[in-house]
Amino acid sequence: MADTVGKPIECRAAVAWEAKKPLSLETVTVDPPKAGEVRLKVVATGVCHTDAYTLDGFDPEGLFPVILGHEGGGIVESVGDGVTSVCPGDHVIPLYVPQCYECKFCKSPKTNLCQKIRLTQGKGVMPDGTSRFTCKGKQLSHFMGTSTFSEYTVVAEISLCKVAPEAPLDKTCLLGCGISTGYGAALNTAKVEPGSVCAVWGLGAVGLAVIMGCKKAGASKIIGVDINPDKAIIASEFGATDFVNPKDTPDKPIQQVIIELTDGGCDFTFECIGSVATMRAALESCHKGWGVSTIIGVAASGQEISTKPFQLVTGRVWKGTAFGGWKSRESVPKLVDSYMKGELKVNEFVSHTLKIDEINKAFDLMHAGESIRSVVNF
Ligand SMILES: NC(=O)C1=CN([C@@H]2O[C@H](COP(=O)(O)OP(=O)(O)OC[C@H]3O[C@@H](n4cnc5c(N)ncnc54)[C@H](OP(=O)(O)O)[C@@H]3O)[C@@H](O)[C@H]2O)C=CC1
Ligand SMILES: N[C@@H](CCC(=O)N[C@@H](CSC=O)C(=O)NCC(=O)O)C(=O)O
Ligand SMILES: [Zn+2]
Ligand SMILES: [Zn+2]
Repeated sequence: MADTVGKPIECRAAVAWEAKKPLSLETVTVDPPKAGEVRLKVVATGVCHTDAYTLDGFDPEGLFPVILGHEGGGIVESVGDGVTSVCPGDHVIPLYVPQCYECKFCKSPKTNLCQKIRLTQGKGVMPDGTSRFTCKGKQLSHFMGTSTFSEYTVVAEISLCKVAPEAPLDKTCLLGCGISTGYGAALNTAKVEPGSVCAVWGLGAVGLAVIMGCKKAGASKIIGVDINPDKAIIASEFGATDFVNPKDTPDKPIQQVIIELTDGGCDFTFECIGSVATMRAALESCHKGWGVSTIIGVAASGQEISTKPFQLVTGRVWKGTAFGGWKSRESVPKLVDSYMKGELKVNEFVSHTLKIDEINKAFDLMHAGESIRSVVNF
């Protein structure tokens, strides 16, 4: 048993003291897990656009000071009373969409959105209403129930899954959000069909994972859409058959470009940016009668989507997805196994590997369009 069990741990964490300011590397105190909770040592964490969106103050639920991060991989250090599904030493991935197996949502095959702890998660606290983090005498908020930008974090047992110990956590951490989300959006939410024509807006980790899912489903044409011309090559490596840069046709709406390229529009489109303008473009690029557009990008607080209702009257369908529709605890271990068998790309998403004291560089690279995913190691 580790000599830290039952005691507070002092460790390094990247703290967001306020919106729009770089993260600050601090020594924080992480209290022991209470009943139904698990404390883990975070080995590595990806940096997702949602972390940047929240740091920039765009999340209506955003709280400061906070420890961000939701794409982590770690090893269980200790468990609270009543925890049965993991034990110290287990390799685990934190899950911002939990799975309690008991709530109405978990019992329904129609959704993955377990609501057991959603209210407290949105308020930046553990299910008992308190935080496990303090720094300089101040309480810090948790983020998405995971807070992986800390060397140690505490999560609810239902927000954690055990994964194969031989899988490298500095890669499989990305299955905690971006890759699983995009891949599942194509396979679970849109249910892309063999031979279909697809278009994907925004070729970061999420968009590339959508392309990977469309390819897996047997799509015949997969159009990557991005304003960054550097994304064309990498998109083709993930399975895109075409690349369109809206900046190349400034006088033509992108929906018109896509409709002309596809004999009337796409069977499936995906928005992986978080812009309401591209959400509209993706919907309006769908084929009349049956095209399905799936929103994955998270738009800033106060933004609203719009289109002419006739777009829907004439058969286009607007959908959305969180965590790619995966029921998290049962699915993520299987995704890790698929990766280990070579059936799912993961390493290919890691464009940069950084140390924790370089974490702000991960945000800079993302904003400059230079990274796919930065993985930060502790
Ligand atoms: N629903 C869910 O469960 C989840 C949602 N998300 C959300 O998905 C979105 C994508 O996340 P992530 O892949 O990490 O983000 P990235 O920033 O890595 O990728 C976004 C991509 O979109 C490109 N882009 C920006 N504006 C446009 C535009 N107008 N037209 C075409 N391309 C554009 C960017 O180009 P450039 O390279 O030039 O910046 C970049 O390549 C975010 O909104 C994120 O919050 C993420 C995970 C889960
Ligand atoms: N807090 C925001 C919601 C942000 C959001 O949409 N989060 C996504 C995951 S984005 C991951 O990178 C999500 O799954 N949401 C499900 C949920 O229950 O929040 C807000 O207040 O709108
Ligand atoms: Zn994410
Ligand atoms: Zn549940």
